[in-house]
Amino acid sequence: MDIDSKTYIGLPVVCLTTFILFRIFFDKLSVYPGPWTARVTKGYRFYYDVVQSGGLLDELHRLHKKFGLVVRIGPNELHFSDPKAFFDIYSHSNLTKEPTLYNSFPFHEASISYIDPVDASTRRDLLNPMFSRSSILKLQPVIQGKIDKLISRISTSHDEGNCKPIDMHMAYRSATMDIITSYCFADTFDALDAPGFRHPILVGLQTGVTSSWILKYMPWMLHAIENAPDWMVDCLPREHQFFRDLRQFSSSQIDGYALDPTLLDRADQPTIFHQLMVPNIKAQGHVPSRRSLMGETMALLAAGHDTVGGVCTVGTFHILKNPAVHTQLVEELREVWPDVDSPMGYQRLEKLTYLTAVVKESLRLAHGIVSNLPRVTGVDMQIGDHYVPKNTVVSMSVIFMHLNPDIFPEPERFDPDRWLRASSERLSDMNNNLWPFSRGSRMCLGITLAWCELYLIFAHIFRRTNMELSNASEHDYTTFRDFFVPVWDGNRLHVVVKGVEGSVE
Ligand code: HEM
Repeated sequence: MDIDSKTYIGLPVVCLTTFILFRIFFDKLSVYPGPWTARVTKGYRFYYDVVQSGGLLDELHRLHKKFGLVVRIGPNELHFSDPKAFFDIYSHSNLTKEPTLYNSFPFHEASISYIDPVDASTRRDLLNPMFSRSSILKLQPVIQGKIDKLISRISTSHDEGNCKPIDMHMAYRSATMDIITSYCFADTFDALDAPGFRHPILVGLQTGVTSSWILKYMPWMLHAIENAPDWMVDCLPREHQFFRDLRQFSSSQIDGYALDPTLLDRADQPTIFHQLMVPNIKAQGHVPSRRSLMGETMALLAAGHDTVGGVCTVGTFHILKNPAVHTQLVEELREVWPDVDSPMGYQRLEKLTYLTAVVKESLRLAHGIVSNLPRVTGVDMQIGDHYVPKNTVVSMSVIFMHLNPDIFPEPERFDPDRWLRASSERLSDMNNNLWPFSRGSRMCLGITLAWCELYLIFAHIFRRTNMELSNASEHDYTTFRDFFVPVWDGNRLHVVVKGVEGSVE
């Protein structure tokens, strides 16, 4: 071998070795423990996200057990499992969203994906009035209408006498999708009318979520999917056409409003798009661009349906699995609401102590969004007990709060009573560690809508229907994979409806 070919092979090897050693021993995060592969390459995360199919959280559990409260999970990324760190990461204004994740969503120029805090707060200021308590109280008839329709659909399975198991996983998501589309446009694609609650868009969204991580690593794919010609999408199986279908529904709504702005005034109720499309003083008289309106629609529909639907699904499973919980919940509801045909609204329901404990416990075990939501430090700062340099990606999945045995003893147990029998000190500890909606300036915009939907859905379902689990196993809703939202292992929630009380339309 002559000198040139030795150099040709040797130089890259020396550079690579130096780079690896630098990353492991000398760079700004070298003091933090973690697997050496994670210190060197983002491939470590790719492996758990994509190859292990949403397996990162299991790995994080293992790492924290081995290394303690902070671990290095990427060349420039730390993950914490310390409640103090959660407050620091998600409450401080000098951390911003990490773009790689948020740019991989089809939510262009939308509330959830804005990185620049000024853009985010401008959009929030514009949307906030639609998510205030008084707006949500006015929205109740719309929410109630969709719940009535859900119960009516459920009751037909009972009337037909065949007691066919109902897929509540899809039924709840159909109701929550119809609620949020109605609030956006005063129109829906009628997910609740689909046979078996299997509207192709919803089925597609459920299937699509498990391949979504790839977009984070190959962002060009999002562009390709968004711009795929119709003839190509038409060749795909029906459930893989959902993305095009959802975009078509959204763009026809937006274009309809743009062509005929009087449509906005003709809706029976205020709509989010009325708020967005009428030049608004809060947005300095600007109307968001069409791209931004599309992005916002996709964000609101996605964020508004699967989260609430997921909490209802997980809560219903646990309630039906625990006869004592089920009985106590129904007794409380019967006591305050003896005549089931009389109206029952959010403001009365939120005062019920057992129902409140059931909703909180459902939020705790369903989590909402399980991923470690990444933020970038804008300055050198203290996170938990650790010094973290500027421009580091930091995160903490909320599951490390919700499943922390020091805060919630026997954390895997669905136990609404923990919220009722706790000492005031423990209660405030639990409340201070329940953050399904995250916190700080980027916390959930739809939190008030979500609480309202959860109270109304749980109360109406459990007061007006008598249902039992069908084909459930001990292991359902115990383990999940992380696809931003949890995708649960085991059987999906199916119920058999034994009876419906009161009149249904
Ligand atoms: C139980 C139900 C819900 C849960 C657990 C939940 C949870 C969350 C969480 C954890 C975030 C922070 C995400 C991040 O930092 O990237 C978030 C953001 C957001 N959520 Fe929700 N959410 C729920 C329901 C809703 C509903 C009904 C809407 C209404 C459309 C909604 C709209 C949003 C929006 C627009 C954001 C982005 C806020 C921002 O980045 O400034 N969510 N949600």
